[in-house]
Amino acid sequence: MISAYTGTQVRQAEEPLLASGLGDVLMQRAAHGLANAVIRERRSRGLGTYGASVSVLTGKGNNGGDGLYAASFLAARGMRTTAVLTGDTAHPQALAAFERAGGRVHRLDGTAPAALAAEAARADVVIDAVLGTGAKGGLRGSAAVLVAAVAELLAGSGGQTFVVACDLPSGVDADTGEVFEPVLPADLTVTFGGAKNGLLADPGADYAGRVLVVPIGIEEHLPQPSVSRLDEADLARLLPHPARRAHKYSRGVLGVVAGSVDYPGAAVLACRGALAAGVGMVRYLGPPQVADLVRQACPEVVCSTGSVADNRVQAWLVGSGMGPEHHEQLQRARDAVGSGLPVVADAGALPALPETLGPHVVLTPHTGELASLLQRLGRSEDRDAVEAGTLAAVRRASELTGGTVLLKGATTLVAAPSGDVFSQADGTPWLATAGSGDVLAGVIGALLAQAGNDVGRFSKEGVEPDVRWAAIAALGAALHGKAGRSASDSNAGGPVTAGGIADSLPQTWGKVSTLSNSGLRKRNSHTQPLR
Ligand SMILES: NC(=O)C1=CN([C@@H]2O[C@H](COP(=O)(O)OP(=O)(O)OC[C@H]3O[C@@H](n4cnc5c(N)ncnc54)[C@H](OP(=O)(O)O)[C@@H]3O)[C@@H](O)[C@H]2O)[C@@H](O)CC1
Ligand SMILES: [K+]
Repeated sequence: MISAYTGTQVRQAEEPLLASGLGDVLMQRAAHGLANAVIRERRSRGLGTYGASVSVLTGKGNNGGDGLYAASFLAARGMRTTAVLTGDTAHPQALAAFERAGGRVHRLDGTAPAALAAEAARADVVIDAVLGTGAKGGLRGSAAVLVAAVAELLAGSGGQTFVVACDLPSGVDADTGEVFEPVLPADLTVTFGGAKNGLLADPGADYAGRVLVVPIGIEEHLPQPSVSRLDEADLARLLPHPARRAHKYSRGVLGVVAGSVDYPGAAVLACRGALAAGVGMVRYLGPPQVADLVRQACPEVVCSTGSVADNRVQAWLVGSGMGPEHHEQLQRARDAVGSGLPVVADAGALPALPETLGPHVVLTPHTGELASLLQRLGRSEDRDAVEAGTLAAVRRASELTGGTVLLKGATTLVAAPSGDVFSQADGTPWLATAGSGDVLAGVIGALLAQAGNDVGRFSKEGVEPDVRWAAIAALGAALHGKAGRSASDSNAGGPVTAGGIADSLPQTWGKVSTLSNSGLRKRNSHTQPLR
């Protein structure tokens, strides 16, 4: 699990060590981590350090200090280092170390930013160390002009310069992921002690590149993370596996209320997603014409035109491919939510739900649908506001509805009403294709049916019972994203269709659950001595 924190949480964790006079030690550890990341990156591209150039855009606080120390370490490896000081002062010890190591210093004060930007953009490596967790708002004045100019030059340069953000890209809010332009997009962010929330939420994540967390010794003082990301090891532990004597009912039955005469394909894709995500059985409820299509595409699905109350299931999927005019389907969606069973509610069901929900109801809006949901709840956020602050918006929607809210996007965020958030970025932009969301709803529905009651599986991983619904949704998003990536990989990195995502789910599941499978094999191997 990758854990992320607010800037305040990280600063509080640093306090006991700062009080013991270890501030400089922490900074040197951070700087070592940054310098090593640069060296490793160059090595991985077959490039050395000797004679290569580094330019450090340096702020007046400790973030600038990290950058200057890192550049001193790189100078000791033979790199030609230049610092552009953007403030009237700079961290004194780090600046002294930098100058001792032979670094050249330019001061932005009094020099035309354009000339300094041109020099920085010619460097092999640019380190963005202007603002870190102590930032208030975005870059201002000549620092903003400098960074905008470097960003523009690099955008047109064909990507020869490697940009590393020190702790976080300057101008990205550490707590929320909001972006205050200009921001220099990084290829890599080396972040210290723990990831910052803003690196795992859009739009901040757009600027962070890859994120590397460097431990600096404050970790034991960090609180519970406010944002978490499931990694492959978590997936391996959390994905359910059928018991030896499982039958289709014990493995979980998902009821699907999706599709309409206008959008019948959504029902098919939701069912295909669910079937490919390990559920024991799918029951489909909907108009006869749609049920016929579902039967043809997925003969495994049991179709009926009956009511929610007539169907015994462990979880419901409602809403994909439904609109406000599909009254019978919407009534089924409301009945499903009224049943008290876990529900994934997508698309057309979102406007039809009661205002107050429980965390076992997982809503899956995209940004436009989330803005509409918030507006129905009396908030003023429009789509642009949601996109500018995805973390705050998804948390607010969860808090106001009491449901678990999954916001689909390049970074998918899932908020539990407790405020806990999961952030997954496993996919590829090719996943933005019609029907992809229907497959995702199917996957999440399948996982709710299989694992919704398995409180122990999640509490073993430190997930509170009411937060497990968000963890299940995050698991679904991760699986869906990886399946989409794998489908694209098998098309040599080309496009994928929603059906292609569903087709690649079983193999993706198999691959990511290898760890827990090998655990099972080990347990079964007790039988071997009997042979
Ligand atoms: N604590 C530690 O020992 C460790 C900390 N670490 C590192 O320290 C970083 C946090 O350092 P920090 O707290 O010094 O703040 P930082 O982000 O450098 O910038 C704030 C400075 O800039 C100024 N400023 C603020 N906003 C501004 C703006 N919009 N535009 C322009 N200027 C602005 C503000 O000055 P002010 O305006 O308040 O006078 C202040 O001086 C953290 O991200 C990590 O990299 C690691 O080394 C581990 C050990
Ligand atoms: K920075």
